Amino acid sequence: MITRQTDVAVIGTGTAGLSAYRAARQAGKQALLIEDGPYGTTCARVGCMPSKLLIAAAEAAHAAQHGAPFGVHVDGTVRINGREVMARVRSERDRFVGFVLESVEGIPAADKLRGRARFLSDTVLDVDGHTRVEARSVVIATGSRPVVPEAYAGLGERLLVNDDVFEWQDLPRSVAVYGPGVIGLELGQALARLGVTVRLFGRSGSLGGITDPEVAASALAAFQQEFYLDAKATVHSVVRQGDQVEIRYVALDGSECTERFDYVLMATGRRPNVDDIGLEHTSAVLDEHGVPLHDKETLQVQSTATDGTQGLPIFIAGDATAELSLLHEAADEGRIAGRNAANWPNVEAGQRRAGLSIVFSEPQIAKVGPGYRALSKQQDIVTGEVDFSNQGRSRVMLRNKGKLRVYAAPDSGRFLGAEMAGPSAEHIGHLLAWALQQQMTIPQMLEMPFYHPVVEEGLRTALRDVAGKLKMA
Ligand SMILES: Cc1cc2nc3c(=O)[nH]c(=O)nc-3n(C[C@H](O)[C@H](O)[C@H](O)COP(=O)(O)OP(=O)(O)OC[C@H]3O[C@@H](n4cnc5c(N)ncnc54)[C@H](O)[C@@H]3O)c2cc1C
Ligand SMILES: NC(=O)c1ccc[n+]([C@@H]2O[C@H](COP(=O)([O-])OP(=O)(O)OC[C@H]3O[C@@H](n4cnc5c(N)ncnc54)[C@H](O)[C@@H]3O)[C@@H](O)[C@H]2O)c1
Repeated sequence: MITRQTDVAVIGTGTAGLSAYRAARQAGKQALLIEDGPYGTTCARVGCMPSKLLIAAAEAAHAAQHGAPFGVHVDGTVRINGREVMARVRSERDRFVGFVLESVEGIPAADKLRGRARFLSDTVLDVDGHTRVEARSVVIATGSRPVVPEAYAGLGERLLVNDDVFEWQDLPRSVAVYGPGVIGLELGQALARLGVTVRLFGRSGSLGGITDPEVAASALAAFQQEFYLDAKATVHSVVRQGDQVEIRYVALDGSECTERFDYVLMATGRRPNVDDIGLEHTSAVLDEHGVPLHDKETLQVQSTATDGTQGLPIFIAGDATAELSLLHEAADEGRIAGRNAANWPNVEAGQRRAGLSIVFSEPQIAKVGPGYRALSKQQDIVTGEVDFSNQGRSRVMLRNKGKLRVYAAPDSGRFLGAEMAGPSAEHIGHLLAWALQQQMTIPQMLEMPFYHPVVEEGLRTALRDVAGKLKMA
């Protein structure tokens, strides 16, 4: 067993870990990156990038098949070559991963250690029994993994998670997707558009992280026009039958159905990788899911010690926090955690941005701020809305589906957030997140320019709606 000393030990070389490492080095400290899996990050290898590549192919297929209402006809069939689709997904994915690998290669060998890290105490780690790492502080940046309910274990290799999809050589004929959350919607709709028979089954009725019931209802209606989606499905049985999976379920029309699928894709949520890292040997306080309690602004883990004058030299960042599983949040949190770990015991609150999340389905989904459910629990809110069915530019493009709802404070007129399912949600979401971070009021937002004819005119309709209600309030 070798013993190594460092100022900051970072567990995990994903987006959060790399960002923490750089911040610690910039603060003038030694740092050691510990990784037991492949380098390349979840985002580039099996997350953001390959999923968007699959969606891009699906959009091309969809556009080729849906020109008729514009008078644009494809004579003959649109042929989707699954091998070519997957070859592009993999090769472009590899290109993105290649950039990450280059940056990891640029890190001095002495700052990298391979193996699985587990805490022996607050600042001592065991790495696969070959190295003992003694650090002044530690950053947990271990990411998350898909949750696979035990009940489905019998499906063997017919049971997939997102990682497996991006290794496919060809598209399968049929897939049952479990979980209409972000991953299930993005991948399920993309596969359906690429000609795969898809059934998307939910359990609780939730959809793509939307918490506003009106936005959720409009999104559900739009998705159901295009592919099979039951957000609150009754599934009687799921059994392996040879090379397929047989599912007995109650269809949306109430009939009993038995259908066979090539695969079941599990997209029922992700769990932070904090359950097997020896946290029981530290003085961290854990919540009921085993995640260390931590300060959201400093990312410092809370201690059980009662004297607690200096706070614990443990920090946490990225998906491991079990909060916002988003790339830009992982990068920000890594930076804050890395800097604070380097400067411990002097820790400072880092700058957090306005909340923004986007689902790259069609219609796209965007949430700005804490969302309707959380806001309406905290305070009185005034809402304004636009339905995109008759919004000018959206109708021109035949993308006139969905709804946007904006929320404001009745006393100050301050913009508090929004939820949307509709066209250009990725862009409107950004405008709204910037307005939120700038603490703008609804009247100030209406003073901004709106071009014609653009989807953003729909946003203006919603803002005018809420402005009128604010005046009455
Ligand atoms: C299919 C999919 C699509 C996504 N799309 C988007 C998107 O479009 N936009 C967006 O913002 N976000 C998206 N996300 C989320 C985003 O990918 C994650 O939030 C982000 O990658 C998290 O980064 P991280 O550094 O926390 O974790 P990771 O990148 O997973 O890094 C964690 C690292 O820690 C290592 N590790 C774990 N335990 C140990 C240990 N004990 N010892 C040593 N090493 C360890 C792991 O091997 C891993 O390399 C998507 C996720 C998925 C799955
Ligand atoms: N575009 C993006 O930014 C993007 C894309 C993909 C993933 N992500 C991140 O990854 C995280 C994880 O994504 P996810 O989709 O796995 O989780 P999720 O929490 O978004 O969705 C899980 C869904 O599965 C449902 N569910 C749970 N158990 C079920 C069961 N037994 N049967 C059927 N349905 C069940 C839940 O009700 C929920 O709708 C997201 O929260 C997001 O932060 C982001």
